[in-house]
Amino acid sequence: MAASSGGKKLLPEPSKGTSAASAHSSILRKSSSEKPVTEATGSGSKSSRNEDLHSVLVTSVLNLERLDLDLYSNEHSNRCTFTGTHHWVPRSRMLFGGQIVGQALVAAAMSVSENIYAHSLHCYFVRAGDPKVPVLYQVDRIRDGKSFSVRSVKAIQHGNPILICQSSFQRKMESPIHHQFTMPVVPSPNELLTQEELIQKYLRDPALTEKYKVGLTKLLAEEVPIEIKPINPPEYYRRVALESKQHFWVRARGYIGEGNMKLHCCVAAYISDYSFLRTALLPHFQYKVKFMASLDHSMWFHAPFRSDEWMLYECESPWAGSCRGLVQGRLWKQDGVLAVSCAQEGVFYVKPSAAESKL
Ligand SMILES: CC(=O)SCCNC(=O)CCNC(=O)[C@H](O)C(C)(C)COP(=O)(O)OP(=O)(O)OC[C@H]1O[C@@H](n2cnc3c(N)ncnc32)[C@H](O)[C@@H]1OP(=O)(O)O
Repeated sequence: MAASSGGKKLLPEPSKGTSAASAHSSILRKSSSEKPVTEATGSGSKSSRNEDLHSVLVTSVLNLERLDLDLYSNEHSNRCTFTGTHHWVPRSRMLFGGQIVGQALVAAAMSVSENIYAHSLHCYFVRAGDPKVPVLYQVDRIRDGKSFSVRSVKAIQHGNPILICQSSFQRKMESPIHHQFTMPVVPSPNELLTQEELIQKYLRDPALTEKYKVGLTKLLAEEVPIEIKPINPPEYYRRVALESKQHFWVRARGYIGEGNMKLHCCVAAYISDYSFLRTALLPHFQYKVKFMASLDHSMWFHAPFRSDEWMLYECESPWAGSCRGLVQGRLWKQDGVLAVSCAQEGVFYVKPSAAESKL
């Protein structure tokens, strides 16, 4: 039975000895009676955003079904009413890595007490996810210490792991030792177009070739549950080497509300893998990618944030080689607080460039 939509906070699992109830657990916004604020900042001014539309990331994609103690499935929760399959699957036809990481963190978070919070996770994507079948999440309670708890989660399909994810949770602790980098200076979200608005603009260009028109129209039709506002987006047809850096504003599509930090960390895990790895390809426009996939994904959660509010995603790739590329990212809150750091390595197989194939 899919998770109900009755609003409940992320529910800690009963202690190990308790018999596993067949009831499902779910990670939802704090309370269904919670009225959406009119604007992310709570300023009271009615935003253009449809605040009454609760984020599908919370009501569906990350709303796992509990099968047994420490065993979850996304079978019913991940159904997209339009296609009856996983909510959104990239054109690679492999399950989106951010979905598997976000769901694995949900499963781990279900097994820890309410008063400790995710501070880091490290994953390996060991097999491509099959978009035609659900995913099982098996949680192993590695250790519960006084201040930290560690969990290991296996995401399983066809009896084999597709992802292994270690995550660590810490109870709130204060310290006089604190510093952070300074947030980059970029245009604010209000000054920028969304990815959809940019594509609409390109599609109105009479010089647009049919090839680009088809590609951009397909991109526009995708049900990605994330809103993006690129900063200095390269013109779609510009085939020049770019620096291996990109910045964009990003947030979950729809309303989530205060909720609890575990929920926002799970949504951020989903968001953090979108358009991340491509940072490493920006200088290498002359190569056609035959195959690319994330090999691993790590995150560090530094400060409270709202994943349904605009955050600046600062992405850079310091290195690529041996068919691999490393990308690093920082998610900044609009007030300049560094909320999350991310890192990922990916594998790329590319066709030789025209010049090379003539050699
Ligand atoms: C951005 C994202 O969200 S991606 C989604 C998240 N990430 C993932 O799903 C990756 C999951 N992990 C995996 O799929 C595997 O661990 C891999 C592919 C990374 C490595 O596994 P390996 O068995 O070593 O793969 P291997 O490199 O041999 O080949 C994998 C595929 O890459 C392609 N490939 C391999 N070598 C080459 C090459 N030199 N040139 C072109 N394509 C190649 C082939 O399609 C091959 O598949 P096939 O053997 O079935 O034809």
